[in-house]
Amino acid sequence: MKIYQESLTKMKQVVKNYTQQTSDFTIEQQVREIIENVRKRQDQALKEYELKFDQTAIENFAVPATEIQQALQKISPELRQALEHAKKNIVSFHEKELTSGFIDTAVPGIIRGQKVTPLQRVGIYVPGGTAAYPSTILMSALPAKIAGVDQVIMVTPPQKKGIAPAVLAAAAIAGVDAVYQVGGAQAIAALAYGTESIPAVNKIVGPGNIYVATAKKQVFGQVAIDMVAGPSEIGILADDTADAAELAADLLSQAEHDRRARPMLITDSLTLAQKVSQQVDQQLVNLPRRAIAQAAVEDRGFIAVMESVPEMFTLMNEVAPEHLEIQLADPSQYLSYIRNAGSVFLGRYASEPLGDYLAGPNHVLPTGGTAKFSSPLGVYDFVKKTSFIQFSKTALQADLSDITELARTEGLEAHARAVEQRFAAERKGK
Ligand SMILES: NC(=O)c1ccc[n+]([C@@H]2O[C@H](COP(=O)([O-])OP(=O)(O)OC[C@H]3O[C@@H](n4cnc5c(N)ncnc54)[C@H](O)[C@@H]3O)[C@@H](O)[C@H]2O)c1
Ligand SMILES: N[C@H](CO)Cc1c[nH]c[nH+]1
Ligand SMILES: [Zn+2]
Repeated sequence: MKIYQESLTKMKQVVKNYTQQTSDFTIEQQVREIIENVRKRQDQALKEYELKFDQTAIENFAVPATEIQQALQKISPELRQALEHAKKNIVSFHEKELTSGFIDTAVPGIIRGQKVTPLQRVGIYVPGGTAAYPSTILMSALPAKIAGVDQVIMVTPPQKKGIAPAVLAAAAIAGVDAVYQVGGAQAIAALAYGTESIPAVNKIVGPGNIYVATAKKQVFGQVAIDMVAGPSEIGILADDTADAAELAADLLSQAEHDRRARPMLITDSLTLAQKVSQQVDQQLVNLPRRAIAQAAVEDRGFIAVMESVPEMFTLMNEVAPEHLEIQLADPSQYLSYIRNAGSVFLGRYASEPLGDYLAGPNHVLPTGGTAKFSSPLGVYDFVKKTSFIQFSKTALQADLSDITELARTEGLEAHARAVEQRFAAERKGK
């Protein structure tokens, strides 16, 4: 892995360049064409793209409900147990995110409130290009179910031998209402605009590769999206007390997702940096997804050696990584130093894959620096809020002059008159 030993100012520039690599003009153009074609030619365009990108001829996009239920019988008892265990932890964590509305009656004659309503139909994207992601189905669908969404539909790339039973079983366990075999930017376009086979949704959530993440950005406005959850990232902050082999293993756990994944280590120890770099090379050798992981490590990974722990945090806050591991002595004391990260893993035993699968917090997280303004996927992504007001006549009268003053300042006479109209009878009577 490339080791930098530069000033904080120089490193901030390096990090900025890395983040800018995420947006790729050619991919943006290609995705725009795909979306436009699907919008105009619907299922026919989807079929052509599936043949081109996934080498699969699709007759029916919808997976029959019986096939989804039967998948539960096809998976091993061990996998069923692991999925149920993950579900239990995801549900118990996400139930804490439920919010209700409120009603404020503090001022006599005035009722002000906010009601929380689940979205009607959402689409979850489940990646399936280079790996199958049953865990992502649980992470995306269960919060939607907890929020009370009427219909949760799922899209995932088709597979030559059919969608894996593990994927369909996870969909059954999570209570997904319909599964469609279509992937990439074309699947996002279908969910945004609807086709003959696939209904349009109110919101699209879930992670995916650069084509999926770019498509989500482009359809935003037509539908809501959760965030930009693109190629995986791990940022580790570590000092001499950390174990180099463990750090390398954690870096590779995210590197193996995608050639565009980003493994990053920031430390104050050159010795640790060198040991981790050697460990990464050693551990790559027998990794089944070596080619992918190696490309991510070489093209997009880095180790930065900084002067001090505060400098390490300053730089990591610039990176705003999807996952942040704190492998420093007494890690929890540093929670307040973190400004930008999708999910934080404190200490030696909070290895990143624990969060991917079982701890309970969501693994659908912002990438590419977007943790500066986005949050993990949560129950709050599947609801919307509506405010309401009710005023008595006396309460409105008390506010009348301020309302009309503001309306006339804005040159909006009809606004002022609408409110004054409530007192027209009295004025006539006078
Ligand atoms: N940020 C998160 O929360 C999170 C969570 C899980 C996974 N991930 C990421 O999800 C991604 C999964 O990627 P994946 O590729 O395995 O699956 P994917 O389903 O995201 O993408 C596969 C699809 O991409 C399309 N595609 C591939 N090459 C293309 C090309 N040249 N032109 C146009 N379209 C093309 C195809 O339609 C294919 O079906 C990884 O980047 C992983 O890191 C992120
Ligand atoms: N690390 C991924 C998020 O970037 C989530 C995941 C699913 N399966 C394994 N990992
Ligand atoms: Zn992962």
